[in-house]
Amino acid sequence: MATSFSSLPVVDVSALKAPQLTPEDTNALSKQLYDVFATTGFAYLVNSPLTFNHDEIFGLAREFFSIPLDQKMRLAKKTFRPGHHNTYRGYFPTQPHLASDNLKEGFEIGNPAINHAVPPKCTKKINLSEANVWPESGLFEKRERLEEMYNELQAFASQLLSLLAVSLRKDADYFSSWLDGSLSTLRLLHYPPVPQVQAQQQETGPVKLSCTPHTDSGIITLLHQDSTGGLEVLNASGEWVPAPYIPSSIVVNIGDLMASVSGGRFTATMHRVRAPPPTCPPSGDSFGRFSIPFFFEPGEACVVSPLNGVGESVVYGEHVRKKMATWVEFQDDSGYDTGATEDM
Ligand SMILES: O=C(O)CCC(=O)C(=O)O
Ligand SMILES: [Fe+2]
Repeated sequence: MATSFSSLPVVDVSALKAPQLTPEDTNALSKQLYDVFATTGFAYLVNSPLTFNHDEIFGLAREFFSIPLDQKMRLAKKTFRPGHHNTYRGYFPTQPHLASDNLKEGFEIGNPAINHAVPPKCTKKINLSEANVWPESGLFEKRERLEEMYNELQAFASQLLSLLAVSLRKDADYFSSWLDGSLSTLRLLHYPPVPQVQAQQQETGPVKLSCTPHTDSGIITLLHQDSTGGLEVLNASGEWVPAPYIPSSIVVNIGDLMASVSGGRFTATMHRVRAPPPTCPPSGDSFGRFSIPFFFEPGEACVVSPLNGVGESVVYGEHVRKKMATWVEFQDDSGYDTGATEDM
């Protein structure tokens, strides 16, 4: 159960840099993770084993979003460019008409090892296992590095998943089979600054948001956020608790799936993002805010069952399609709520 926390805990994961975790470190870290995920559902991780730092990953995001819009739109998902083949991976533009409180553009990649020239037949409107799409050469030089970051985040999240298994009194590899055909997503997000007029309304009117309140769907999310601020997490008293920038940290939170598998011992906590002001402190940057969530997810066909045997098993692909029907990026295109199918 989430508690009435007033700030997010910090967990030092430097032990994960060692080639092999000692039994003492395994016990200490799994206990710490259990405690934070059972109370806040959110924490900052520091001293991670990742080889890249904030400057590198945000520099990469800035480079991507600086590509001219017409070129980014060449990577747009089918929802936004009906002639395109990519339905799940690729670019989505801001949609001010559909969702003024969800103002963000994004670029998403899945497992870089999926590399089929011709996509396998998929009878759903959204093909969760399709290959990534990339900008033309010369526009973005960081493809390889972004793929490496994906692989590192997947490996880091897998280490955390083993610790969660231990914390739930299972073997370290208890959840390993979930990761066959893992659908994890690395998402670059850019929240443009909110125009002056709307920012002024923020002083008096309702809070102006760039990302509406939600929980994440998967196992865990690893989030890199820049120094703009704006992320807020809902505590058990219904208060929005700020999750400000901490240098070199990664925010981690539990997704719906893991909360349900744990039989409610872990909590998938609601969160939202305030719209960035016209000029973002402290750098005075007028580009807005960047954040880079990594959604750590099982394979599409993975059958996930609650550990305590209470509650229903779910096939992950169905779970995620159901959730997708609530996302503004996909509107009714998940092929779930309408039951619609389409050859691709
Ligand atoms: O941008 C952020 O800080 C959070 C983004 C988020 O919660 C999400 O994409 O699920
Ligand atoms: Fe989220």
